[in-house]
Amino acid sequence: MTIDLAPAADLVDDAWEAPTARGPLDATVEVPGSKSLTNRYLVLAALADSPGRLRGALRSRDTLLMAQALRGLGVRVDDDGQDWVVDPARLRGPAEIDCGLAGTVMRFVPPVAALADGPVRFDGDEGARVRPMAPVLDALRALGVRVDDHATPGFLPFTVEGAGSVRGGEVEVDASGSSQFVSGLLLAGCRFERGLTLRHTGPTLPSLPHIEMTVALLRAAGVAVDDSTPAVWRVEPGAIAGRDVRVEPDLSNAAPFLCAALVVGGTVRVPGWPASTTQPGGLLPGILEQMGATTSLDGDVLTVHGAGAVRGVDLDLHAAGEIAPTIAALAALADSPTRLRGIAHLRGHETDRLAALSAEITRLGGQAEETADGLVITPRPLHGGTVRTYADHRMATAGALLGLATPGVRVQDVATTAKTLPDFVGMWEGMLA
Ligand SMILES: O=C(O)C1=C[C@@H](OP(=O)(O)O)[C@@H](O)[C@H](O)C1
Ligand SMILES: C=C(OP(=O)(O)O)C(=O)O
Repeated sequence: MTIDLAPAADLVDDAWEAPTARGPLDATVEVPGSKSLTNRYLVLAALADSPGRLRGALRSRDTLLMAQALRGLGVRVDDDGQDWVVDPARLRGPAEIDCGLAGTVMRFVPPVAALADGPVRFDGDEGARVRPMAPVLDALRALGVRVDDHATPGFLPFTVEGAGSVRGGEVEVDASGSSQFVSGLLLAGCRFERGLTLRHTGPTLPSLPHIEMTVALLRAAGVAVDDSTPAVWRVEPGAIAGRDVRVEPDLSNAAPFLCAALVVGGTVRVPGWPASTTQPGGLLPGILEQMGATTSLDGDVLTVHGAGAVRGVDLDLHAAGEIAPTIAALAALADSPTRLRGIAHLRGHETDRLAALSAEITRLGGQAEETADGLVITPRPLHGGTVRTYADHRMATAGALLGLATPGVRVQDVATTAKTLPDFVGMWEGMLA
């Protein structure tokens, strides 16, 4: 399959008709590799002291943009075969990096670019130019890197003036807007002369599992990381080992399929479910049980069974904001209200997700109000209509879920799912077949 690396389109006319379910589900859904793991493994492989291999890497817009970004810096990334092979090299500039709308590319690659021996210019989609970048750029400056963002301070586009090495040391970062500010700096930190000591200063810290994922992958590659003090991470200077790794399935991308079992009733199975994981999607079985599902893990197959009824919940999703759009759509189909808390930072995701979810649930006749840090969703009978997706893959999958139980729902620009799940439509229709 060819994946369009261009920005998502804004077409309402050729919207996809989201299928309604005809009867209880009985489906097994193979979910491709995790975006978050694939893009971390790629960065670590690019910074390693020997070649690396990724098995089960995700092939999607975000991961292809990451591969292309690293190639731009001189690294060989061969994604032709089943396995992706990465050959690290001396990082070079000048280079131009297209971040698309990928948070992982715009936050993980600048600290890598700082190690290159020339200027590296970053830009991305229109929607990427409003995603917060200042904490990363300010941290790089504090660590001795020159960054030019004078035209749009704190946002894309900007240039990292790579000087071949980074002094490193201690830095304070307010990561209340995104955990990716921390992850990006930690991933490259061991390649800084003094390593990195990063202290988070903000009032909240979203997506802690994603930071734990970063720490776990660094340690697995032989890097010494001390995370024994809450909100402080110390990465010792040293080498990263080139490794042969297998990427877990993307558990957040499994979410809409698993939720479908609750909405329609019946059973959805996802094979390859890890026994333990740092992916925030690992919280899904517990959340879905609260919302009325029964779940079981038999070997590596997660089974979710629903009776066609959904219970509303009061949930703090700050650890797993990524799955909030899916849970919000599920909540709009519940039999009682839901409150989602701890997700103010979703306003800086692919789009302002709190505004987008509120607007699109309301468009279909539902009720969803923004709060300071989340949403209150009061189920109402829904009707058909065209769900806007705002270039956001998870708005598209949320629209599909709403459409399962609501005839006449169309999803505008469903191709935006290519960001992390290019075959979403085929998989969704396959689940219903
Ligand atoms: O590090 C990562 O791979 C991610 C961290 C999270 O970002 P935020 O902390 O900005 O929510 C998550 O939402 C995103 O989809 C992926
Ligand atoms: C927030 C997300 O993506 P990104 O990595 O672009 O931040 C997401 O996939 O839900």
